[in-house]
Amino acid sequence: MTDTVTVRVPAKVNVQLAVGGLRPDGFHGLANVFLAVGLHDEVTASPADVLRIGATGPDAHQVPLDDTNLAARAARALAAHHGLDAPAVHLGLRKDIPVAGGMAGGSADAAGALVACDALWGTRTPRGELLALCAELGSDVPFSLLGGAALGRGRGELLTPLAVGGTFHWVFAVADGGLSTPEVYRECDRLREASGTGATVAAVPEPEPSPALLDALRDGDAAALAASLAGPDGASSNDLQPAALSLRPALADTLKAGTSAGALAGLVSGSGPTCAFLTESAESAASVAESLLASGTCRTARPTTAPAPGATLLS
Ligand SMILES: C[C@](O)(CO)[C@H](O)COP(=O)(O)OP(=O)(O)OC[C@H]1O[C@@H](n2ccc(N)nc2=O)[C@H](O)[C@@H]1O
Ligand SMILES: Nc1ncnc2c1ncn2[C@@H]1O[C@H](COP(=O)(O)OP(=O)(O)OP(=O)(O)O)[C@@H](O)[C@H]1O
Repeated sequence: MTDTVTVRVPAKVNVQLAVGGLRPDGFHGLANVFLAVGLHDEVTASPADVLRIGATGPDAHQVPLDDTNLAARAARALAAHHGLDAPAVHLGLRKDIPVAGGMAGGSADAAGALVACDALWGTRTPRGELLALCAELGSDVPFSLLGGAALGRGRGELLTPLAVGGTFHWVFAVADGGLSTPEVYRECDRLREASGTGATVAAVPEPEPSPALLDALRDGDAAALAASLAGPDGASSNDLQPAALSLRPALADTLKAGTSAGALAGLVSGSGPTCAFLTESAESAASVAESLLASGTCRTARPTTAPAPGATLLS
């Protein structure tokens, strides 16, 4: 038995998010190309009398500290999986991933809590079982465990790792206030209905990954990846982008500010409202971040690199 265990878990950006029709179970089929990026949460697990959650960081006040916290749900799920009593553990969340920002912060904490509790309790859960627990906790959680880059099929939980041939330089423009993921999916359906195409599985083509985008990732080619992320007239590899823009029209100004500042391409990260900008170098990322901040169109701008490893034990 160890006394304290800390796990570091990355945020993600969806370099492609192709959204299929609304399934009868309330989810959408996806071709979801995940890329883990160098913004991290840390989850520290230590013994306690009952399950307790604490959170620190700039967005900590937005994190629920009750049973609805995804890290608490993860600890309970792992304990139940091993037939243990209710988990007696303190989970300390050091949050650096924006909350409700479309970067899978809660999912990162869930994956981190699973790995941390598994080490603390000495339960040695096989990787496949951990991934299955992740999928029960949320569609993004398996990728938070895996990291790197991966194609997510199904509702995003069925992962195939992808090769990445180099380091990509990104800037993340963090908005004031979050967006609710289910609301953004609902807005996507509403826009599809309103445009006359319909929103059901029968009406929307099966989502497929873009071969050019996968090649660009494999080759580590930032210019080619940029060409796959955004096109003329606001076209985006993220099918949720029109819905996020519809709910938060000011994001158009953020996207414009980043591309005017020299980013190769910009898109909304997942369900938003964080905007992601691909740049050609670390220097360019620093300068785009500075311009974004000066533009007043975001709360903060964070340069970083990708890919990043998945949930990693630090101690
Ligand atoms: C937008 C993304 O972050 C892109 O990676 C994910 O698709 C969202 O993943 P997540 O936050 O882990 O979402 P979940 O906790 O599994 O689901 C929350 C809600 O989002 C919607 N949802 C989620 C995933 C999916 N493939 N289709 C959906 O329609 C559903 O309304 C669902 O009830
Ligand atoms: N550990 C957690 N950290 C942050 N939010 C949490 C956590 N557990 C539960 N939540 C709840 O989940 C909501 C969504 O938070 P999260 O930061 O995961 O959003 P997100 O990054 O947009 O998710 P995704 O990109 O996976 O769709 C929050 O508003 C909060 O109420």
